[in-house]
Amino acid sequence: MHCIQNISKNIIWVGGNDRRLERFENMFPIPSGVCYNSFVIIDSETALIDTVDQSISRQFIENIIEALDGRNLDYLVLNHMEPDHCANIEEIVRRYPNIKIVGNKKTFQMISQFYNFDFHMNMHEVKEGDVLCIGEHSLKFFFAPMVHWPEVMFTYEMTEKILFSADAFGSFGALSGNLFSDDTDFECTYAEEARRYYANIVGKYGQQVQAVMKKLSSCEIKMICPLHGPVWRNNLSYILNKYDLWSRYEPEKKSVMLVYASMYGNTENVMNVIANKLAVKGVKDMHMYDVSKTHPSYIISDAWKYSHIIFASPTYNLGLYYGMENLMKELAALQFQNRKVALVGNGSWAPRASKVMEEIACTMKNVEIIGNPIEITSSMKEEQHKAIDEFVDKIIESMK
Ligand SMILES: Cc1cc2nc3c(=O)[nH]c(=O)nc-3n(C[C@H](O)[C@H](O)[C@H](O)COP(=O)(O)O)c2cc1C
Repeated sequence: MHCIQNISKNIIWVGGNDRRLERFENMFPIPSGVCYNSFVIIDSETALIDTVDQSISRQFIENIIEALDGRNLDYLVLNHMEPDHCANIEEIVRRYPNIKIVGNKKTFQMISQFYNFDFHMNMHEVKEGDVLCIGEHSLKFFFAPMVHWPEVMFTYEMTEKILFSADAFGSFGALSGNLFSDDTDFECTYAEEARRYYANIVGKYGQQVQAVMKKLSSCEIKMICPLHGPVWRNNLSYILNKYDLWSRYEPEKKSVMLVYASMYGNTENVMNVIANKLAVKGVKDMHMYDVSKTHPSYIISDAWKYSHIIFASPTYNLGLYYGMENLMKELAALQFQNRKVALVGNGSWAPRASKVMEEIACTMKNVEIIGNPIEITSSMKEEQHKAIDEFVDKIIESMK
């Protein structure tokens, strides 16, 4: 049975939700599910903006049929060729054989890479800034390479001033009927998941996000329709400002995130001592994570949030405990930058942890290491309180 909703008089949401999928991209846990947004525009001609994941194909096709109300489908605009948004291209072409697929050169290259059907008669290639008029609505195309794949483009509907923004401005989390962010308790329901989505999926491409935001700055935007998560029609500056901050790798919160690995609890114990001392000296709203307990995507999300991070790890086979190595290398791969970090290493016979953590941190741009690492030999000793007090003072000093 169809399940659609108008976002304006002639633009209809035809997307859907998946609450069964365990991991997005088979990597990121999504306890609140995910939604796939797609829209039909009804005008002299009709257009479908993006498709959805194969998991909800049946619902999607029923939605399109209902939204078209007997009309033919003239255009399929593909803003992003990732399979969770393109799984239905072939089915759409089979049902509407004269449809024009609107994409750029790279879009069509990706279609031929992913799929095995002949679409050449259906191609409608656009270039940066091209406008496609379908009646009262006109679609203008802005290329947004590497936000977050090379073929990505944004489609701007010029009459209603709606931006279809591909993966940008999106969030994990299924929709519970309320399509618009202002009809949800966004801060409570989606804000953390929007940052986790950004940091892990788009975070590497801050420069490219800045470039496309600059490109769009001359457009008046009344609504933003991302491919995942709620649609923005009110308080657009909230999400635009977040994207500006995140893509400049600026922290949201002046406080400390503490991240540790620990097999027998000794490194964990030192982190509790450090957090305790920081709290007594007035640092508020800290967050501590065990890398073995929490999926790295959550820690990476909070790394984007916090100004200061303390990493602590035991030595493992002359290297780092691999949960910590994985996390730090992933942060470096995501171009994580502009933070202050402090290190705690542990080892029982040939300590290497702090050295390896320092090497990885040094590959990150504009990441300052505060003071010298705290070195623990198996377990913290009473006489180390003084060194830890000094370590904590240096962190507090760096927060001023
Ligand atoms: C498999 C394994 C490999 C280890 N490799 C090293 C090592 O190469 N060098 C070292 O100094 N300690 C090594 N250790 C010891 C731990 O780093 C050390 O006991 C540490 O103090 C444990 O901290 P924790 O209590 O927080 O788990 C190893 C321990 C294990 C279990």
